[in-house]
Amino acid sequence: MTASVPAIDIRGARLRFGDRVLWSDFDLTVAPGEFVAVLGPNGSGKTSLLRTLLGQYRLDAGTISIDGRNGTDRSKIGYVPQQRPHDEGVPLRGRDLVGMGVDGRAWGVGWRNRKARKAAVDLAIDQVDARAFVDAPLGLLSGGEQQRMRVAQALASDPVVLLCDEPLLSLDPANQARVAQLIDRRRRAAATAVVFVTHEINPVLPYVDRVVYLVDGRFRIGTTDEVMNSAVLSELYRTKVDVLRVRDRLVVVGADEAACHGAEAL
Ligand SMILES: Nc1ncnc2c1ncn2[C@@H]1O[C@H](COP(=O)(O)OP(=O)(O)OP(=O)(O)O)[C@@H](O)[C@H]1O
Repeated sequence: MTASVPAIDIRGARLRFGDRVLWSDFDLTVAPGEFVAVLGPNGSGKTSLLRTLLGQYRLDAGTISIDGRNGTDRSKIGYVPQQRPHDEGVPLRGRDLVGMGVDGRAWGVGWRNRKARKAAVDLAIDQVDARAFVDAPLGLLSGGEQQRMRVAQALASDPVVLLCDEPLLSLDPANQARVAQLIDRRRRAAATAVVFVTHEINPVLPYVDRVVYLVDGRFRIGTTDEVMNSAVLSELYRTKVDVLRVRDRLVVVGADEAACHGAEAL
């Protein structure tokens, strides 16, 4: 049996802005279908990691390959940005947004077959269960519905890798759960690797295979149990941190900054 080609392979990576090194000697291999959560305090470099994968930031050292090929490859990556409301005056419908995701993939080629384009749009819409509101103006949709449209847009290009930058921010718990569930369903159905930046691990806790936790240039990568424990977080934060499991949630106690990073803090 041959091992599958990694969806993402980052080796010996270093990212630096001026004198500030965000991370170095960073190795991360993400398998097809794997769900990786990226956690850490404000400014620890989570978004910069996504931007590097998107090809917007250039590594100072090391390499990245996507789907077995050297370098980043935007055509194989779907990107879900932070939730922010669409302007009510924008005359776009959800279907138009998803269509833009489909056209992005076919850039330079063009959809000769309108039927195939429509099928790709409909498939992405179905993947986020959005038929009921896909023809309404985007500005009139709820935050959760808008975010589902953004997930559909990112999935429309049938990506190998799905990068999500705090897609649950400002959604209520029910919508957080819904969006997280839809992303999980897709990665299972299509073996799409997911890299999911989040301040709050609990909504994705059932789905996370591994955690990347960044703090001030230090990082730890491993399963949730390997990373989200008192010893590891105390070492990363260089202060006493306790991680408790309360029912099916993780609660981080003792690091002031932890209030808004990996889990709820007391
Ligand atoms: N293009 C850039 N030029 C210079 N510094 C940058 C640039 N992009 C990001 N930074 C700096 O790198 C650090 C990490 O930023 P980044 O946005 O990756 O953090 P983050 O962990 O995503 O934070 P947050 O949780 O607040 O979104 C910050 O101090 C930021 O100011």
